Amino acid sequence: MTLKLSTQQLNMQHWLSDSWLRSQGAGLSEASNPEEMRLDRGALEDRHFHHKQLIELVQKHALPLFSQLMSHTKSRLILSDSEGYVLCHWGVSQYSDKLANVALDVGVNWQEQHKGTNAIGTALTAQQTISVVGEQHFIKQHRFMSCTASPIFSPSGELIAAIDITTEQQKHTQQTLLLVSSLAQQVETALLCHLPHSHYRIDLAEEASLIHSGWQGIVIADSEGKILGTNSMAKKLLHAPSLGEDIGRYIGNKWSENDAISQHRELHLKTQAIKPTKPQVLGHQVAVRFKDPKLERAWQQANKVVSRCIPLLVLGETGVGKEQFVTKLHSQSQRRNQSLVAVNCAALPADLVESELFGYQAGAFTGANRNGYLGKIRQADGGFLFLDEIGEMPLATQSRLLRVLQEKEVTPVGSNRSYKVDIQIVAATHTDLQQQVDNGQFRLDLFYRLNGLQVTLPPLRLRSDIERIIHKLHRKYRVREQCISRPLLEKLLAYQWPGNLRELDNLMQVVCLLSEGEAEISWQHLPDHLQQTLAQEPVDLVCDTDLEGRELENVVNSNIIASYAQFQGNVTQCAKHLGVSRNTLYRKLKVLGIKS
Ligand SMILES: Nc1ncnc2c1ncn2[C@@H]1O[C@H](COP(=O)(O)OP(=O)(O)OP(=O)(O)O)[C@@H](O)[C@H]1O
Repeated sequence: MTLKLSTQQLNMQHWLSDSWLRSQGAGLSEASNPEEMRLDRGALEDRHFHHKQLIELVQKHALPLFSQLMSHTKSRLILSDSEGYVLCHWGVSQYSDKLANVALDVGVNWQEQHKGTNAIGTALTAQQTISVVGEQHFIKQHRFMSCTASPIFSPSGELIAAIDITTEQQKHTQQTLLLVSSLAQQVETALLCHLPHSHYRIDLAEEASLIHSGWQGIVIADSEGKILGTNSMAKKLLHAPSLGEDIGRYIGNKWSENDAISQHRELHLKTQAIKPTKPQVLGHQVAVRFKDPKLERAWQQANKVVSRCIPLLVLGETGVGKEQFVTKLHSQSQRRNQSLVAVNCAALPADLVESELFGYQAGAFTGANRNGYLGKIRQADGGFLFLDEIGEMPLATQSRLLRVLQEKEVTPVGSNRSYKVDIQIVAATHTDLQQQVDNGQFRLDLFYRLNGLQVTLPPLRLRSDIERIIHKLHRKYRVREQCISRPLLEKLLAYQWPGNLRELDNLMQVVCLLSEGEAEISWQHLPDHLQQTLAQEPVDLVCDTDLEGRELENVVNSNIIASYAQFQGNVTQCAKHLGVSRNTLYRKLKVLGIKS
């Protein structure tokens, strides 16, 4: 498709003309109000829950300044997540009604591909602070407003949100741009100060007068002075310091001595002790979140044991959502402000398992990092250690893990010192661990240690809310309003779903893409291989003793080998193509002798 540029576009700045081109490329037209992508209540609640800390920090660190400077104007402060969904807005309510007319409203998606050039969507795409004033909006109906938005990055540099000021006045000056950048910066600093284990905040600047300016460098360190995080100015001033390093290496050893401004070479420093953030204690009864009674029961029980630090074992077929279940559990637990460290026991190379888990001393072995490595268990101190695919752990490592669980301390490889740890252990597997114990592949004592409580997540085919999930995943991927034809829905409900939620998720993604622009998805939108799969009578996938079973296995194996070759050994791409998890693929490749 060739796109014609108007004279107006030719005179535009680059970022703006690029954005208009993207808007046209997405099939939008200036004259018509685009259809909106709006989250339903449940999905919006999930996003609010996920971004609870961010929303609280915006209210505490950005809203007061916005209110003070802008409360007399018709303006709104808007927070969106990294996918462009509006999470919250604050400000003059009368103006809010007007914005609601163009769907600048909570739960609506403002990414460029849905709304054309606009500050939120364009700032998220360009990853920089951007003002889109009146006529610069791609869609005509949006041109009554002027907006400035800035992206917000997490302490690890990941794009997590955008903050925006929208006004009715047709002028956004350099000051508005500075204000919004500074609001984003305040929120990023607050996120930095809330890092788990943060104990000291050290402000740095080349001029003493800049120490409190809002543009100073900031380093967050733990109680031993190890660097946990820095803002971008500190990265610049200290020439990209490494996380985990002693801060004294960069600013001398006097940094923690007093709270007056001191000096180290050209830098002025000020250290403050940060009060550790207390995890909020949740009530005993955790709100019902799952419609399926078996899943809901598993959820309620799991919540109870993790509040008491009892080990939890999560069982269930591949793709039933064990990992997501554990992530939700962590985010609702008393340990949610501390890390959730996941270890995929199936993907760890056998000879590195121990150093990955227990860490190693500096210079412990050839090829090791010269500074040593903390190891996953100590990284999880205070939080959750999630041992995924625990059934794949080598026997030798099992005995060392058992020691950690019993004594609650870790001895790094090559060291004779041990370190106390406080971790919530959650392990997951799709295998029958009891069977593995009986076969001598899994230690009985470790099984008992991990098995404080066992919960089993039901397979998709047995869930009472399967229809709701089908619609939910359809909504996740459809681009416009669209429904599922009854005959197709019947097929989806009758299918066995051996790959569970992962298989359904992949299917919906493909079908939504192939049916873009259609009001209804039906059988004909399914690619051939999916039509064949869904048309099949349910097959008993565990009948490996009879001929039919072996033939089926041979077909599956050749398919895996061919796909692995097609994706040149890229496990992630290959697993996606086959509709199985990376863990399952790793396991299969091991069995086939393709991967060690
Ligand atoms: N509650 C849910 N709603 C919708 N989709 C989900 C849900 N939970 C998981 N999924 C989808 O299923 C996929 C698999 O989820 P997850 O990795 O948690 O499963 P798993 O049981 O840990 O799988 P495996 O045992 O193969 O590692 C996810 O990538 C997601 O697309």
